[in-house]
Amino acid sequence: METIKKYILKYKFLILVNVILIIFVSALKALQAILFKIIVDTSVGNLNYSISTLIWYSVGFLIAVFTAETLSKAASSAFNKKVLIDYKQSIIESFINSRRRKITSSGLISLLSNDVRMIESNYLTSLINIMEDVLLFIVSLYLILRINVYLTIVIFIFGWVPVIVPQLFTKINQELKGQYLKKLERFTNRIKEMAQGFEVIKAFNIENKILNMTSKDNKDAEMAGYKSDAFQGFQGALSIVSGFAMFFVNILVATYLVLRGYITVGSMIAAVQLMNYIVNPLISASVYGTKIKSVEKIADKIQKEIIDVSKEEVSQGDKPFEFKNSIEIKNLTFSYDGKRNALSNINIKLDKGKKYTLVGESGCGKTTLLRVLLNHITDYEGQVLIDGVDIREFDPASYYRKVSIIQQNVFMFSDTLKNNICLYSECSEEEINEALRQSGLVHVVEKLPKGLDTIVGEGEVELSGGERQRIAIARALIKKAEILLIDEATAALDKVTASDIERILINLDATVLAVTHKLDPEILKRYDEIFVMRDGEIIERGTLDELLNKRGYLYYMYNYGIDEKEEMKASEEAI
Ligand SMILES: Nc1ncnc2c1ncn2[C@@H]1O[C@H](COP(=O)(O)OP(=O)(O)OP(=O)(O)O)[C@@H](O)[C@H]1O
Repeated sequence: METIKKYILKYKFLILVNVILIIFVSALKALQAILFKIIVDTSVGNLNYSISTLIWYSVGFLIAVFTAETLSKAASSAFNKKVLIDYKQSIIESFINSRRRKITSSGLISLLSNDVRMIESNYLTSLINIMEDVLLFIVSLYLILRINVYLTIVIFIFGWVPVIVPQLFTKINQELKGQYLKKLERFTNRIKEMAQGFEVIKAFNIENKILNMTSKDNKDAEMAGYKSDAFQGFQGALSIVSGFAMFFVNILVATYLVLRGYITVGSMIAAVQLMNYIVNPLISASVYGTKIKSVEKIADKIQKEIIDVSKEEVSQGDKPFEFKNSIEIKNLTFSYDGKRNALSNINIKLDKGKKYTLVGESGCGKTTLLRVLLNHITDYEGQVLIDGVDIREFDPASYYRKVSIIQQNVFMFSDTLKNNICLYSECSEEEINEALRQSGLVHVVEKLPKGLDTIVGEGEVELSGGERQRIAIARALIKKAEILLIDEATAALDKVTASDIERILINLDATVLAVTHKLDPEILKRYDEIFVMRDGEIIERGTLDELLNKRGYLYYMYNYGIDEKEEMKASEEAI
């Protein structure tokens, strides 16, 4: 709740404007009761106002109510708008500033739409309504006290009944709402998956299975929503019935007081009206209380999982990045879950400008090692030193200016090819042309209808896997990356394209550490050193010839292939 509270307090002036307008609205509502009293008492001869005066009073009252209500709603909407813009922005900033992605894309979308909307309707609006209710309560209580003390005491005693009764069910209500949100998130995730996996679904003919799962999640979410709404309805009905019960008790007492001549008929009508303003806030206080509590859970989750995490991570190094000689990984051990090591006692040295490759079976820790070098994982044992400086000490902005990663899936923004290559940084025409030439993109650009200004990305001009890889290379070239990390970049490409891309990568003027799954000798022999990984450890190292002559694990993987069965056999024989 910390962040949302911070933004609420940021707009003190708007809060003040809201309070002033709410005071007007509340005073006017209470004034309506007094106006009733005057009109009724005039009608029965207790007061002496002319009809034209009463009409003027009424018209004046209506104009005042209209103005105050309109301004008050506009002020509360303005307050909500300001707080929500800041809050959403802080979530987006925390997400983008995290080292590691802690939330799925659909989780983030659901959070910024469903959860934030819930915070608006259940928290911010409730706060404004509570303020209005409290003021109305105070003014009405004062007026009703002036009408009759005994009546006030009775209202006070019985007024609590409709407040206490629904409170008994608050916990169940919260639980049902929590379940609803969970199921809604699952449904949103499923829809996202369905859209993203469209081709896989078609290719494997699993439309019906996916439809069944989606339909189940849809029904589950709506069912959970229905249960939550129905229970809230039950809770609301209880409030209403207990409110009515209390109303009858009070009106009977008021009637008794009129009959005994303690109050006028006009005062009784005013008292009935004021009674609502005293009891309704008591009832809605519990409803707002429930709403606010249900939101606290959501806001705390957002705080803990996104905002606080990125704040902790922001405390990073501040040294400007420099790389002259070598990267040394010393006794590196890391575990994701604290139980099984994804990396165990890794010791390697990468000299500037040389090309290295990591090979090993699936799940042996290759990507994890790249994540460490990317500074995305920092909570490991051991050290990664660049010219003797721990990489965690470098200022991240300065570090990422010189380090680049190329992955199998190259993400494309729905924007021009130029912006996709320069990634929204300034880059000169010469730089772009040179990058296009080196990455083999010149012909690709020539083929596009508007050249570099062609919009590419999902739903636009779609590029092939190889073309995307070339764009990733062009990005690294524009950036003049000194360290290039490559994670199975060519795994999905045909042999000719893969070999061409690998050739470009190997000739780049950067220190390259490339993960590869393919044991293609034509590719492997180009690297200065091959690191062979198994179960998080580096078990062999050397050039391709050295490793093949050694007849160790790589030799066996190479001869038996790297598919699962063969892999098992190879590894057993190698030991
Ligand atoms: N975010 C994560 N949380 C928990 N465990 C993880 C996470 N990422 C990877 N792992 C585990 O760590 C181990 C090493 O994974 P890693 O992705 O580094 O392997 P890899 O060699 O790159 O595999 P592949 O070739 O299939 O990409 C695996 O057992 C994997 O299940």
